[in-house]
Amino acid sequence: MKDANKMHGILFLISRLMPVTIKIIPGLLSVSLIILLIQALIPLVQVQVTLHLVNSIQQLVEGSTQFSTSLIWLSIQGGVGLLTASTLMWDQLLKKKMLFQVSFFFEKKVLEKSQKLSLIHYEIPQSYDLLAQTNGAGERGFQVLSSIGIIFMYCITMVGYLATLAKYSWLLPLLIILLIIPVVIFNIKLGGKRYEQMIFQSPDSRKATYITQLFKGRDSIKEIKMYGTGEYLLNKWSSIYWVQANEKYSLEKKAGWINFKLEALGVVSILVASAMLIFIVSKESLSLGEYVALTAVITSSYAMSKTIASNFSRIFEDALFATKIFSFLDLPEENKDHQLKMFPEKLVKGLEVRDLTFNYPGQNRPVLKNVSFTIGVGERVAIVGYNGAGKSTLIKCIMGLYPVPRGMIFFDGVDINDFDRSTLYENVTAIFQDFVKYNLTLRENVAFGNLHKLNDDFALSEATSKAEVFSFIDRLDHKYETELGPLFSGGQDISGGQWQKIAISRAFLRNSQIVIFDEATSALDPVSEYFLLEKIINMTEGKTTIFISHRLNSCRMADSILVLQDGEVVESGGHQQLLNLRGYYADMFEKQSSGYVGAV
Ligand SMILES: Nc1ncnc2c1ncn2[C@@H]1O[C@H](COP(=O)(O)OP(=O)(O)OP(=O)(O)O)[C@@H](O)[C@H]1O
Repeated sequence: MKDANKMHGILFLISRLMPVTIKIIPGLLSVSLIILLIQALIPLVQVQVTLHLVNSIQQLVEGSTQFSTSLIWLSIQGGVGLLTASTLMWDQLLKKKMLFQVSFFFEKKVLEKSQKLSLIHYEIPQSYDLLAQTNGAGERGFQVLSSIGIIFMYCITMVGYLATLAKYSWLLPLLIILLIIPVVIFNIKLGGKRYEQMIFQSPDSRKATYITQLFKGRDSIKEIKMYGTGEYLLNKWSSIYWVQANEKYSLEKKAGWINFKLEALGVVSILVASAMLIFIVSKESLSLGEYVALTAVITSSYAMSKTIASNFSRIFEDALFATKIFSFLDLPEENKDHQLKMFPEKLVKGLEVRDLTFNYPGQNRPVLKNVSFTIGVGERVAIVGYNGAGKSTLIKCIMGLYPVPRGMIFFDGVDINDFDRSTLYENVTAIFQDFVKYNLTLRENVAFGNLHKLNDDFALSEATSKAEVFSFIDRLDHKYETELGPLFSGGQDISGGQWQKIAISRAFLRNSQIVIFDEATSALDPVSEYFLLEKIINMTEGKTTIFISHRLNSCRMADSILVLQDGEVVESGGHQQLLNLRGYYADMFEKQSSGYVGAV
């Protein structure tokens, strides 16, 4: 990335970050600014106090002043020391408080934004990288402001220092300014390089984190043990780790070497400045106090210039990092750009899919090709096809989870893009094969289907009994308050089929007009699946039901069946009709039936 672009990125960040921060923490920010100002002035006061203290001691030795004068200056020095300590404490406390508030604000924004993005963003690696880069970005954003504050504070002190030195010789401040410039430039470049490295390493870092999570996950460690893939994965992780560590080390080595040269330059400059000071002392007979104070000013100026430079470096690193948060927050949201309609309270015509063609981002080959069909209100439709035929993709398009161009999906003749998403999701519900097992209470697991019913035990019982899970709940000691899953203490894990039935009860609680079961019963044994599907179909009487199942026996219950093959609808009709057709469906059905017959 060019330096000009980086600079632009930082200015962009500051222009967005500042107003937000001022809005979130106006009071804390103002108090912090006052403390910064006090902190900036304290070193200037300290210089004067040191000067007077040393002079008073010299006068005491010469017998021209009282002991009490030195004591007064000593007490003032102590007071300034206490003031320094207390401003430092308040500065740190305020920063912590501001950090919590700013981080919370941005973390929350990222989580809120994640819900507003189309699911399609989660199908592409770039989005995952961006999402990963938002981790801690709020904190980094705050660090930018904090670094600006520190630079601002030190600059005020430096101006005071340089003005003090200029009173004795203009060459002294010039020398210090000449020293600061290369240190600042170097640190800015270093910050940029560290950032570029972080972005470059981001995909592999994510992979390394993913591998470590495989070792920490219950399901994955099971397979790692069984297949003995631990060593292979460990090696993969180690190689990523060391490639990245060596890259980082190499950058730090180069930086360290340049830093060393700058340090050497700094030492020489300090020596030159001190020599100039001794020269001035010899010429203009400065007091001992002035000499001591000016020496302190020169050494502190050098230390401060390094702090200013390192904060510039941090700003570059943190700001470029924090811009990611705005890149993420600026991602386009689901249909926000036009007036949206509410989903019909009661569908009349039903669903129409017209010439639907769909590609995943970055893929040339369409996964769905000219898919067309209609589903009337109350109809039960099964979608079948081999693995990878496009069934789940079709479902996600129908649900509005993937964006589709206008003119392809309609509910009661209204384009899907014209519906307010929340009302669409309320009315078109799916239970997926990879449903979520919330490691929370059973109550929450069921009520996540419809949070308004969280405390409505009657509704929860109705939903769970429809999903045939009620009797199992009855046996649990804490009933709906039982914590499910193995992740937290006291959690009770349950079987895959029980988890699946709980997920199905969520759909019953939701009471949508269109219910979709995407292999939602696959964890059940074939008999349970058949009976549960039969029950579901009876329970969902009057509702439009779509189900995907690889067990074709279940398709007998459907009013019609759509057969998908390589993204196209190749057959449609009733069970018997398709068997008579002796095409794909009949072939799949016969292979499955012969499997069962052979097994008997
Ligand atoms: N995120 C993605 N990016 C690119 N291609 C994808 C993505 N997800 C799925 N695909 C591809 O889209 C095609 C259809 O996948 P889909 O999951 O819809 O099939 P399916 O019929 O539901 O399969 P299954 O019966 O195995 O669940 C497959 O070829 C798959 O490889």
